[in-house]
Amino acid sequence: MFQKIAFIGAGSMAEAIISGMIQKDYCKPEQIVVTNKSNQNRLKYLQDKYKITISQDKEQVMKGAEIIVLTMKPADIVNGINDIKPYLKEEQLIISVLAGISTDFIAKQTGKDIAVIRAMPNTSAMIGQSATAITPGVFTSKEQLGKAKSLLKAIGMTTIVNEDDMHAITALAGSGPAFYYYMVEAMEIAAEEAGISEETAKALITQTFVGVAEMLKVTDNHPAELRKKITSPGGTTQAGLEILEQSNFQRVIVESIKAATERSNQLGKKLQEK
Ligand SMILES: NC(=O)C1=CN([C@@H]2O[C@H](COP(=O)(O)OP(=O)(O)OC[C@H]3O[C@@H](n4cnc5c(N)ncnc54)[C@H](OP(=O)(O)O)[C@@H]3O)[C@@H](O)[C@H]2O)C=CC1
Ligand SMILES: O=C(O)[C@@H]1CCC=N1
Repeated sequence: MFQKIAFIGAGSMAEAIISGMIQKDYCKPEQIVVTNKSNQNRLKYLQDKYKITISQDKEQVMKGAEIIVLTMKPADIVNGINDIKPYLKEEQLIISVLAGISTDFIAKQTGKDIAVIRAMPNTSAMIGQSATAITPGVFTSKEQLGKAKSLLKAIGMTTIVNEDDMHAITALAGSGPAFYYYMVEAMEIAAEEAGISEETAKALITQTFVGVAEMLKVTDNHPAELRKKITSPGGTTQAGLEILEQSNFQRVIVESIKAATERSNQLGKKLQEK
């Protein structure tokens, strides 16, 4: 465990992780300190909602924190690290959730032989349901990796991966929820066009989604098998699937994952070229 954890960045991802940690009782709110660039109202909101400590004084934020979680946008990483660099100590552990940014790049920016762990959670961390991939940097010990893993377990399932796979994983699991939400939005539009009340549609669409997720989790069947069990010849499902096939739905999804993977790649490269 740790006495103090510091979040550098106070946006959606920081809140999702903090909310998950507090809900799971992983640590006490007073062990968490959050800072950001300038948005005081946002810090105040987090303090009121989660009873955590907030501060714009980077020295205070960093002092005594065993774990530093980087939760700013990739484009803000250089400034973000420069701001905390004077107070950073080699025994501190950095966990970065930044898309596209390598553990090497972060360690170099700090100018220290410091342990960096790259993690890719998603916003379902908010309710303890993240799917988080983790990869250790060169200066990371097994013990530090274990520490990060147990922390990130408080916000959902974790898996350790090779850093080379992180771009594709960022697309699948980091951005992934947005792609599923987009599908749900389409279902809601269809329900509205069919004249179904919003309340009824939400209840049915959500439970259908939860049921699908649970089936995928508990059965060994391939999704194609599960799909075939629903598709009666000449039935309703077949009629719907034909439209999806005609519009090359699966290929569109594959291409969107590839585009997100490529963007993750570019985010890292852009900074390295500077
Ligand atoms: N959102 C998501 O679903 C996921 C996001 N990520 C990654 O998480 C990171 C954060 O994303 P998200 O939470 O959506 O972003 P937000 O824009 O919501 O939050 C970014 C935060 O960073 C702060 N910040 C900017 N510059 C600095 C600085 N120099 N020092 C300290 N704080 C700074 C901002 O402060 P201020 O408001 O004051 O400018 C803001 O609080 C990204 O790198 C993203 O790749 C990873 C997985 C999923
Ligand atoms: O869109 C983004 O860049 C971030 C990274 C993964 C999810 N959201």
